[in-house]
Amino acid sequence: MYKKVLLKLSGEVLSGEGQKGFNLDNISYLIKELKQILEYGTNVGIVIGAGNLFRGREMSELSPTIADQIGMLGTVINALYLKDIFEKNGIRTVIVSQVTSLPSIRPIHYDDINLYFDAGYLVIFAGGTSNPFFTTDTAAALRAVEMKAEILIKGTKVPGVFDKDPKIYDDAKKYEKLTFDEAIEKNLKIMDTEAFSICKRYNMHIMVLDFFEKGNLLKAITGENVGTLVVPGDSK
Ligand SMILES: Nc1ncnc2c1ncn2[C@@H]1O[C@H](COP(=O)(O)OP(=O)(O)O)[C@@H](O)[C@H]1O
Ligand SMILES: O=c1ccn([C@@H]2O[C@H](COP(=O)(O)OP(=O)(O)O)[C@@H](O)[C@H]2O)c(=O)[nH]1
Repeated sequence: MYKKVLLKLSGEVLSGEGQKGFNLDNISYLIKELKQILEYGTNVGIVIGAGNLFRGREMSELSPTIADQIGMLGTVINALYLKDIFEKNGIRTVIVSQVTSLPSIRPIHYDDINLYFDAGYLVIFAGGTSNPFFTTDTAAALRAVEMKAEILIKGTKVPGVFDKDPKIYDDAKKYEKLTFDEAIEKNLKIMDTEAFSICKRYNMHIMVLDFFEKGNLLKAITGENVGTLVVPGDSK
């Protein structure tokens, strides 16, 4: 049973696959899945993406640095949206970020993160890494290490890590387990190399799972490998 986890959610978890904006059915599904693990007393940090609003790489008319800043602000919008909806559903939530000083957002202070968890809050880390040229996967790796999570869970729209993109190749094969070195060497694009190497350096295990499969999150928290585990050393 994991007691402290960092959950990385793609922005599309809020909109539905391939959609933009916010879909209330998706959000109420997210709340139900989250409540199941919060009931166990698990401390949850969330890094939210912004694929439902803006992805830097999709705005090719803009300079990458500007497009990425817009993308990072998208994660702040998602965090504010989630905080309010979570609280209306009884989930006490704090947003921390280094990229804005809005009234509902607190700066990241390491000393405070555990205080929030001890007081029963869910913590949303908004604003990515606060640097252009990165993604929220890399932010998730950093925040997982910073909050001393036991595992980084990446909730996405495919059921794990495959030998090639399963959305493109029908014959893609899923890994039950693989090492960070294998993921980096094989250039498996489910997460950035930067995210894998941070996790490798700090021994932060990753579980990649299909967030749209009901009950997966709870099973993951109880230690069941419902997707793919990415770990250091020998994957056998
Ligand atoms: N080797 C791979 N294994 C699994 N998924 C992969 C792989 N390579 C690319 N992908 C793609 O990565 C996507 C998951 O990444 P995610 O960060 O959740 O979404 P996005 O980057 O589209 O916002 C999946 O939709 C899948 O199509
Ligand atoms: O540290 C970061 C994190 C995110 N982004 C920008 O924010 C966008 C949204 O993040 P991401 O693509 O990771 O969202 P997801 O695909 O997970 O929804 C990215 O495309 C980047 O443009 C960035 O510049 N630096």
